[in-house]
Amino acid sequence: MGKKTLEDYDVAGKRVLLRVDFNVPLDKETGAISNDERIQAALPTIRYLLDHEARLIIMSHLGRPKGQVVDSLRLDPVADRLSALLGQPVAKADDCIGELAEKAVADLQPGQALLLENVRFHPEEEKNSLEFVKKLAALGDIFVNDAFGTAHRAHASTEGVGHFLPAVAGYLMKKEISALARAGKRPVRPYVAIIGGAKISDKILVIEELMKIADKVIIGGGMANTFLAAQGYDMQASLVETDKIDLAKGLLDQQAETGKAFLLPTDVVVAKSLDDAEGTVKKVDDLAAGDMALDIGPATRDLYVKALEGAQTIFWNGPMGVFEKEAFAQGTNALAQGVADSAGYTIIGGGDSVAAVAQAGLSEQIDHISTGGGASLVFLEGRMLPGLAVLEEREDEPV
Ligand SMILES: Nc1ncnc2c1ncn2[C@@H]1O[C@H](COP(=O)(O)OP(=O)(O)O)[C@@H](O)[C@H]1O
Ligand SMILES: O=C(OP(=O)(O)O)[C@H](O)COP(=O)(O)O
Repeated sequence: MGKKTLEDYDVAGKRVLLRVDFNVPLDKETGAISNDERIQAALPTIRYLLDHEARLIIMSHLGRPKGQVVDSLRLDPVADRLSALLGQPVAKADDCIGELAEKAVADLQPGQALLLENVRFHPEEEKNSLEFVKKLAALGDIFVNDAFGTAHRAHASTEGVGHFLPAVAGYLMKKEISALARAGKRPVRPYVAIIGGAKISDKILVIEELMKIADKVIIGGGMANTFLAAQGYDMQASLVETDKIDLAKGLLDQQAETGKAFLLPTDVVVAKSLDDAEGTVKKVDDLAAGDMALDIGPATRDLYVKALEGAQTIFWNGPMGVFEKEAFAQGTNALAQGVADSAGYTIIGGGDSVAAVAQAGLSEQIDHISTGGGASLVFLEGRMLPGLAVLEEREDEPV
């Protein structure tokens, strides 16, 4: 007998606890949702559950509030956007556990949806602590996990609750896994991986694995700054994770031994402030006090786009610069165009990366737009995703 799917459950009238990844990019100035693709991606599962008369309780995180209530990271705007997309009201509870959540759940009728408050307002979420898991699980009768983008986190709402309720994958989770499996164990070669963005400590370890799997690794964005610092360049005021410099040095040594193509910027676009209307192009050995490297430079752009030629598989996570600002978006846009033009199988993953490609108007030309950056990296390495592993265990059990 195969794994169970959503259709194997009778959800009518049941409290379905659905974990999604509504960690959408927010406009740095206004705080408004700047890209809602992560919400749209979860709609098939949400619509299915509502059409089948579930009492739908939705959980998500937004940003990294570090276990505290942060008003700018409340989920009210997300509930409004979901409501507009669904064409029906979506209730919002101001907490994800306790009286506020319980009352909102009790008021929920079949076919209605409720969004709980940001689960990361409680430090217990990321600790996956048992008491918190039990409180979340007590709100539902069935757990559905559609949060592919957060499946690499063993948190209470992504993994913990799966041990206490019948648990099954949603449609987005299934779709992501089957699309990514194509680039997984046996990618068609040459395979080029592009890594950028700002989540350096999260993703730098993954690069070691990528250096084994991919034929070429291209590094940009904030990630590149740490490697450039490891090469001895003074990156001045740029985003650099100093405690990861040694690790970066180790990776560069490894790369020197293997000779694997590993591309770092030779020039960057710098500015003293994010609000500078335009940046200045500098060689990486030429940064002055106060300079922040906020994009790859034109020579690097050309080098990177050329490096994509002939690729049969391309995976990209993490923008090449602060693409949210026009002055620092050219590197990301050029790479987006290069990936879009490729005849190979192309995957772009991550909340901001997906937003960047949408901003460049190129989403249609990408084979798979993944809602997960870190999650797809972990998956492509062949490592276990905790949010998926718990489902696989439970999907073998009788309904
Ligand atoms: N050179 C840089 N300096 C500072 N921030 C950067 C730089 N390059 C990219 N970023 C930022 O990285 C963020 C996205 O990183 P990340 O979350 O890792 O990507 P994703 O969401 O696609 O996984 C963006 O907000 C972007 O502004
Ligand atoms: O945005 C996310 O990851 P991504 O930036 O790697 O795509 C997910 O929502 C996970 O968020 P986290 O990296 O704060 O755990």
